[in-house]
Amino acid sequence: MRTAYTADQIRAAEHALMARLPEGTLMMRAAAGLAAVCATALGRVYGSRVVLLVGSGDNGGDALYAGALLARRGARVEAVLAGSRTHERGLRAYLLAGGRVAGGAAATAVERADLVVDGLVGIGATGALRAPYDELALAANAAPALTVAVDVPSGVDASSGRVAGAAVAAQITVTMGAAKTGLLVDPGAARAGTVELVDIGLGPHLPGPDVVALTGADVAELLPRPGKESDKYRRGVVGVAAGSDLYTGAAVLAVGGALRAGAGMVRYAGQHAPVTQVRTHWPEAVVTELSRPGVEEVGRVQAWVLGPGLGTGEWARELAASVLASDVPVLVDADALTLVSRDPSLLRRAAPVLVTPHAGELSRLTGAARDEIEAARLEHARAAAAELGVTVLLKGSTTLVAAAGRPVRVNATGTSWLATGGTGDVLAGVAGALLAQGLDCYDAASCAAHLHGLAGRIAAEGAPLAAGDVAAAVPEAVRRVRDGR
Ligand SMILES: NC(=O)C1=CN([C@@H]2O[C@H](COP(=O)(O)OP(=O)(O)OC[C@H]3O[C@@H](n4cnc5c(N)ncnc54)[C@H](OP(=O)(O)O)[C@@H]3O)[C@@H](O)[C@H]2O)[C@@H](O)CC1
Ligand SMILES: [K+]
Repeated sequence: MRTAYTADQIRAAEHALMARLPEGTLMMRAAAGLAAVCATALGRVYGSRVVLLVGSGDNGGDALYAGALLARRGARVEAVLAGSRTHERGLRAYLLAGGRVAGGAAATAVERADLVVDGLVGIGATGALRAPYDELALAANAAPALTVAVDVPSGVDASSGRVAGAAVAAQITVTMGAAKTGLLVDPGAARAGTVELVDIGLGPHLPGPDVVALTGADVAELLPRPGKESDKYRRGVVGVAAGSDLYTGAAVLAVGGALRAGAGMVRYAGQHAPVTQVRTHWPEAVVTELSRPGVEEVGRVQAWVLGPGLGTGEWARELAASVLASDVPVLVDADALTLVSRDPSLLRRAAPVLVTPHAGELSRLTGAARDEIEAARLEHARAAAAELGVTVLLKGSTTLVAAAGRPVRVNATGTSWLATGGTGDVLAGVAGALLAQGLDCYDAASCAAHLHGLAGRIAAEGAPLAAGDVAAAVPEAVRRVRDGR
């Protein structure tokens, strides 16, 4: 499991560790790790052109000490001193090692560099980058050089991933002691590039993580495995209440996702047109054509998937109320999210609820503006889980899973090819099947996001995909996770 922490958590751990060590030890460790990553990225250090963007704090100090190490190995290092002051000892060490301070236009130095080290600000930053840091960040982004960010890309809030103005877009981020939350959560994660962790001995002093990202091995551990005694009922029956005479495809895709994700059986319940479609596509599903909007006669299930393509009229509302009146976990997606945002009392039930909104749907649920949610995804996912008393899977380039009292789980297996119609319906089916197999909402949501993202990559292989391809690739995603590929 990858773990990440807020700036406050890191600072507290650093204080505890620093109290036991001679002054400057941590920065030396940090700088040595940073210089090693830079050297590897450069390939040949001798004669290479390195530009350090140096802010006024210890983040700049890290950059200067690393610059000194690179200068000693023959790199031509220039430092742009951007702050009102500069880390004194770091600067002294840097100058002694033969590093130079850039004179004239900083942008020119940056343009000619092979490698830019962003040491403007780290976990001590507050708010949007001020001048001249913002212009330097933009200059680094425009330059052809490789950019290595120190601790976090400057302009990315370390504790949330928020980007309030200009921000460095790094190819590599060398993070000290432990990853910061903002490196895993978008929009920050998209600026971090590859994250390299430098161990400075912080481990024993760290509290429980703020956010975590499951690896394939974690998912393999969590996924249910059919035992010898399993029959289709014991493996879990998932009910799908999705699709309508107007939108039939959503029903087909949600059932497809559920069938591929290991449920013992899938029961589909809906109107005439989607029933016909589901029967045609999935002879494996047990199908009930509803004569009225209620699922009481459908037969026992262990979890429901509710909402994709359901519509938002009276028929859909009554069907949603009937599903939510059941005593099993319910995944609420798409149109059902609109229905419950109109009538939040529908979410008051004893059995668990997993909601799977994108930012727009979450905005309808909570009343927060969509842009605000996009900018601060972590805060909004967390707040919605606490306020609504449900598990929230917030879709996006990094999908978040939030549940009260648990660290937020981040999923980064996805690909931008997944941003196409119907993939959400497949995800709902996959997560519903995992719920029916006994995973709780938090685990079902995070495993489903992982598998769905991986299935998207398998299906896409660098080319456009259709949602049905993603459902078809889910078994291969499970196989890869189980085989440790
Ligand atoms: N502690 C440790 O043991 C270790 C720490 N380590 C390293 O130290 C880093 C933290 O260092 P830090 O605390 O000095 O803060 P840091 O991020 O360099 O910047 C603070 C200064 O920036 C400024 N500033 C703030 N906001 C701004 C803005 N929006 N726009 C522009 N300027 C802004 C403001 O300065 P001012 O403007 O007031 O002059 C403020 O004082 C950490 O990320 C890691 O790299 C490692 O070596 C491992 C050991
Ligand atoms: K930085």
